[in-house]
Amino acid sequence: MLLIAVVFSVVVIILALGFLYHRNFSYWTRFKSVPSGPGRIFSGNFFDFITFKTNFGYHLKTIYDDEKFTTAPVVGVYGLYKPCLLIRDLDLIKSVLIKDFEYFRDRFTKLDYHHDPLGGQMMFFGDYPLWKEMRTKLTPTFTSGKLKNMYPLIQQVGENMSKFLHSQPMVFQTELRDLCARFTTDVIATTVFGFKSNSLENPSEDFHKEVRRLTYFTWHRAFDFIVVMFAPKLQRLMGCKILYPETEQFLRVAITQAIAERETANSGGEKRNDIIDIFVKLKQEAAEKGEWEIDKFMECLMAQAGIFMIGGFETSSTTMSNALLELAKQPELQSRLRDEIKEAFVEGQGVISYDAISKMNYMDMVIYETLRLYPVLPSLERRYATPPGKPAYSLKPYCDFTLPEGMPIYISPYALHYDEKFWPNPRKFDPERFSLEQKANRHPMAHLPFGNGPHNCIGTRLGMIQVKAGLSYILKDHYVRVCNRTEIEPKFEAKANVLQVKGGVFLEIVKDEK
Ligand code: HEM
Repeated sequence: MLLIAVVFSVVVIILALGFLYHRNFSYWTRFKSVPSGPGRIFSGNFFDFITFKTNFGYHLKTIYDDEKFTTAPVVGVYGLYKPCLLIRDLDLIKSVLIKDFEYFRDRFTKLDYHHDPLGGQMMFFGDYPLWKEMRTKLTPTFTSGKLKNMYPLIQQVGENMSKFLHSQPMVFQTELRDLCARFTTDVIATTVFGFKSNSLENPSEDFHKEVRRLTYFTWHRAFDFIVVMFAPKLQRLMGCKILYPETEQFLRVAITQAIAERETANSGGEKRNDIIDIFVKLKQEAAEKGEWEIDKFMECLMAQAGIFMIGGFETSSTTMSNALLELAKQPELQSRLRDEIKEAFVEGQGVISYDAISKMNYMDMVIYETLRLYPVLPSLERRYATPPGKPAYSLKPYCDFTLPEGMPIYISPYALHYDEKFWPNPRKFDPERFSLEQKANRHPMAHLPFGNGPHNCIGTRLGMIQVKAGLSYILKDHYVRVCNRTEIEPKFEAKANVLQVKGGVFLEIVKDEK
């Protein structure tokens, strides 16, 4: 009798799982106007990603590039178990990111505030209305005027870079991703955390170690990322966190101390013009208005410092080293850029001013083209939600489909940046694509290295300035060339969250005696 009951139960469970599997993975076949591929149990369309054969961005690109979908405005995909939508059409992308933002206000990736208080409040992961409040309070931090005031701090790190390179042999081989990461670490330390670090001279400094920790791969962390990306509701149950406990502790101590010290210094009229000064002002305003409990507000500021640390260091250093790789491969482009740099230094009598750096046209073209070929954040995502009192969002005239509540929406800058329709000969590094004429003839959504719309990268200007300053100080008296360790056609790291050249960028740095 017991045996029959066990067999019966097993059969019922198998049938129920089979039914759920069939119902879930036949979702898109019910909507004939949305093309899709079959999903696989447990991984949906992302088997290679969750088994670390490819990174998520690359995987999304292969779906975008699939010849079955070349004329499709949208493609139905399955993220692990959940139906999601990949948007291919540029006008529809514009609607999602900008025009109809009220329907796509949050990212799908989410961190639970109660379980992960710092991660959950970071602007990147926080939901409306917390996101809106933080975004509004912190947007003025990154205006051109504020960055101009902050620029001397970046210049100082540039001078350290120059000194460091001059202390090296006339010709030396090095891994550029690491060198550039040491530069951006020091920029973030001085602009966001309010203290000077010199990781160029001393790579074992505590701040550098803390920042590098964010890039370590561990299976535990990789698993956590998969949960928060695809099944955020399970985060609490699974105990997933985005920050290492050491990083969280570091942020709590560093920001509390920096604000306390600055409050004392500011009372004597001293200003440093960095983000800590802005945090001090925001804290004062919060206390005056009484809208926040101060301890809670402080925690929220720590969270924003954390996302500035994550967002500000690796994105920019990777972009710098990728630009140097492409410039080493095409010395004539490097010469043109170096002429522009040298002219700016001559104009500034040995220093490069904020105004001069802002005006460097060819530098802009080189960086935009680098970010086209190497979009550090290769995918963008949003979650659909119908605003109160509004009808559900129909994708007509693109296709006959109305978005269901909570559907994840993906956009693939990586795929768009390599689409021949917008970029002839897409694998070629050609900064001319960003000349005024060529830019004017292109759809703005074809190039999305900083995302777009109200959720775009808040640090775009700071990112651009630090990349420009870094390249200027490296190429001022030196040039780079390929060497026997250079990977000319690099592959991307499968395990990294950002798009990163596998194995690093090895180049030869040569002192220019001309
Ligand atoms: C080359 C440098 C950088 C690149 C390529 C980059 C790229 C991006 C991208 C693609 C997004 C997502 C945008 C979207 O979903 O539409 C983003 C968001 C963000 N980035 Fe950056 N970033 C860079 C530098 C920085 C810097 C320097 C900071 C701060 C110090 C920063 C802070 C942030 C934050 C806080 C967000 C979330 C914004 C929001 O959701 O409102 N980023 N970044």
